[in-house]
Amino acid sequence: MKLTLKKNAYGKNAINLSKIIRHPTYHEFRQISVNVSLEGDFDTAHTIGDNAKILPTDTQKNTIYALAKEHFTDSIETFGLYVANHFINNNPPVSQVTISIIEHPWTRMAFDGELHHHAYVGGASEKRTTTITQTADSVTVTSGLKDLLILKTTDSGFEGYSKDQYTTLKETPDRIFATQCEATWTYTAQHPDYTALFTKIRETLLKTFAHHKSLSVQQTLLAMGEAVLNENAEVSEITLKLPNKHHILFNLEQFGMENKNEIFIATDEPYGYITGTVSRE
Ligand SMILES: O=c1[nH]c(=O)c2[nH]c(=O)[nH]c2[nH]1
Repeated sequence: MKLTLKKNAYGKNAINLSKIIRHPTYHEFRQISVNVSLEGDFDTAHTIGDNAKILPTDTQKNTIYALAKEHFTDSIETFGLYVANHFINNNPPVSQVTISIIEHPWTRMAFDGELHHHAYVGGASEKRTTTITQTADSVTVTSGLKDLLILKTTDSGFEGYSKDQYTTLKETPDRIFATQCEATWTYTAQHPDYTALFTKIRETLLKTFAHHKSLSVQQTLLAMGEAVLNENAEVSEITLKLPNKHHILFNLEQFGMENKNEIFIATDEPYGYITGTVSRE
C-alpha cells in the first residue's frame, strides 16, 4: 500500500513578547503570545530529511521579536498582517502563513481619577485575539476575544425543554447565567480600525448579555450575534462560544431552611457548551 504525507504545517507556538512603547506623557505596556504556522513545499523534509527549504522555528521566533521593534505599535491585527506578509514574501516554499496572536491586557493604575505614567494592573482573564491567514493571493483577518467572564443574577430562565426518563433538571424562570465568552469575527471591509471596532463589539456583547431577557443560552447567543452585526456594518460574521457555567441551587430544605434563589453550588465542570455563528445572508 502506498502511503502519502497529506496536509502538514510547522511553526513556533507561544512566542511570548512584551513591549514598552514610550509616549511623551506615559508608557504603554503590551504583552502578546504569538503562534506562527507555515504550510507549503516541505515534503522533502519529511520524506528524505532534506532541510534545505526549512526556515527553522527558532528563526521564526527571532523574526517576531525583531519585527516587533518597528512594527508592533498598534493593534495585534496590524502586527499580524505585517508578520504574515514578511514570511510569505521572503520564503518561496511557503504557500500559506497563519499567525495567531493573543494579547494579555495590562491597564494603567488610576489614582484619584488620574492614570499613572508607568504602573499597571494585569491578571484579567480576558484576552484579545486575532488570526491572520495569508496565501500568495489572499489574506483573511479574524479578530476576537476570549475568557471574558460574565454573569447575571436574573433575567435568565430555562423552561419547557424536552424531558425523558433521565431528566432531573428542574424548570426555572429565574437562574444565574454565567459564561466565559469567546467571540471571533470577520470583516466586510479591508483595513478597518481594528481597535475601535473591538471596543465597540465588546460593548455590544456586554450590553446585549445584560439587557436580554434570556429564555436559554441559545437565545441570548443569537441576540448577541445579531446585535453585533446590526450595529457594525464592517463585521461580516461572528462566532460565539458560550459555555454554561452552572450555579446549581443548593438544597437548604434538608436543614429546614428555604433557599430563595440565594445559595448555589458554583460548578466549573461539567458545563453546557453552546456555540453558534451569525452571518449576513
Ligand atoms: O440555556 C440552556 N440551554 C440548554 O440547552 C441547557 N441544558 C441544560 O441542562 N441547561 C440549559 N440551559
